Amino acid sequence: MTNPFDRADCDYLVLVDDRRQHSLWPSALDVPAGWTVAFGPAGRPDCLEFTATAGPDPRPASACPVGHRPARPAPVSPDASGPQAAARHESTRRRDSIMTASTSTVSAPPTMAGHPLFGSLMDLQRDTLGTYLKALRDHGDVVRFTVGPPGMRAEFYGVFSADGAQQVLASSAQTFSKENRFLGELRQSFGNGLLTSMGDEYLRQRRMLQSLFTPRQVGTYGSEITQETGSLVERWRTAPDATVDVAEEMTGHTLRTISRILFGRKNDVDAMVPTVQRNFPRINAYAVKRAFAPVNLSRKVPTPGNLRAAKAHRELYEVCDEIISARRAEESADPTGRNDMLSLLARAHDDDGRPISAEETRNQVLVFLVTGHESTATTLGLTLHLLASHPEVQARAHQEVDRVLSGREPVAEDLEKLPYLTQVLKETLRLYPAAPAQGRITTEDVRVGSFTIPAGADVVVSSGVVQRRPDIWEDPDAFDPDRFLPEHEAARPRYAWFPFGGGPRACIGQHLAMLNATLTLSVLLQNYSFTAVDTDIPLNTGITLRPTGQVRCRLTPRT
Ligand code: HEM
Repeated sequence: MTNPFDRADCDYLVLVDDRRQHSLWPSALDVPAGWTVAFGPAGRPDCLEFTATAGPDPRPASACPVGHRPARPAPVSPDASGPQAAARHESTRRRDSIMTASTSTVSAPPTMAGHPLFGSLMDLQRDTLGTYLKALRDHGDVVRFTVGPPGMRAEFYGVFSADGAQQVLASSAQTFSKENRFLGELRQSFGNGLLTSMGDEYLRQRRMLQSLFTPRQVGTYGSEITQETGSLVERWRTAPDATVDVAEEMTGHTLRTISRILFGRKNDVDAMVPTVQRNFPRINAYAVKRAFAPVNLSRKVPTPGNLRAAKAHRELYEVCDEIISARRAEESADPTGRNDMLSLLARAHDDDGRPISAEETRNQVLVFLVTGHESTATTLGLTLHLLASHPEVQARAHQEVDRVLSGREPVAEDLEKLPYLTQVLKETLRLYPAAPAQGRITTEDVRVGSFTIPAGADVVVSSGVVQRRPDIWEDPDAFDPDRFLPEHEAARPRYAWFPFGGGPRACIGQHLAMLNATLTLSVLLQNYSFTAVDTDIPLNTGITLRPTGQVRCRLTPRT
């Protein structure tokens, strides 16, 4: 059996001790006394990058738990010799090669040619990802964009190489802050939860919440997912013309699934789902509009738009707060031992032993609803569409599901026995990453490749672009799950594929997303074959990537 300290395929934590030293620890093992979690769970490379970039734990020594030396084997220091050290040195070497690239040729990045008055505004509004891909083709890895008319013109920089993405998200994460205008708007709408918090407050939250998202914890939600999918299968038996819009169906399905995982109780799920369906699209559209408007009035000014948005926020908060206060009262009177995330949050404490306040619980619940449902829905809907359009891939997926499961219900432990389904999902996430671009702001002048980006500049890194680079991906627009055979994956740069982001702010929900997607897909494939009805699927690729029209498939029940 492989030593858990050496496995590359499992998740790790970065632990910090009372001397503020960082160390790697497999997330499957209990955290030893005297150590607390500073980062993770995340892949080994991300943890190594975190240790390389975060420096010593930022908390004052007095705030660090003082304990005995670990009773278990001491966590593996990233400074130790051996594979950890080799990987870290590789990460540092790559960063150095980027940061010190050819001093003599450092220059300002080329500017994307756009409309003489409006720059790239209209192109980006029409097709964001297409405009980035054109910029890569015409100008290369780092490109300056101008947006808007003179006098109100804004600019930002696109970073489109795998090494550049690694630098922005991971190895130089401290130089690329997440604190941009869009984040500020999201914070005003959904509170200061894990998605939007910064600095020490962010680390406190991530440490407190990470245990909710370990593969082991997430695995306990398998039956919630398969039960919801079972209900969907039954409902589809009476679909008119045996045809369903898989994009719409998956949005409803993932919202119900994530709500069940969050709230546990049917009554609460039934109250929350329609409230979210009614109000989230309004709140999202409002936040996006404000984030990209040249100027904004305060949210408090009673304009019709502000009043409509305030009503949507109020409705959402009220239902959420009612559920949370009932659950907190119940858990404090007599802890139930229930496993849904809300009950776990009601019993959770931070490093200093403080319970989570009702307001913070609401913030986290809203963050998980915002981030958790639409992204997984887009991935599942487009996977079904791709399978429906590629019968030979669908046949292989059917064969795997039939062979591994022999008709029984899938469970979390089956994931590693379904490698072809994982390859199919990874290939969908390559072609259609649900969060195709991440925004950051430079905190100082910074060199990326042979270009300098000035301090205070908006920077966008895009998995949607890197994942279609022809120099990394042969025939990049073709759907081919075999690209993710292990030998092919190993030959590519680390940030050739990063649909879940990377570095210290990588997606905390990636195991949950993959579990939800794999189990849902398995049950659907056990029951149906899919044929594409709509072949041309228009996409919005602005902030999130999602279909803008119907994605219909015809269902053929499998006997
Ligand atoms: C296919 C599905 C998903 C995709 C493609 C996705 C993608 C991403 C990406 C790219 C980021 C990084 C954003 C950045 O660096 O600015 C992120 C962050 C995040 N995701 Fe996901 N996500 C998915 C599912 C989920 C789920 C199911 C949850 C939880 C229920 C979740 C919760 C979060 C949270 C809380 C963050 C912020 C993490 C932090 O800043 O520490 N995501 N996600």
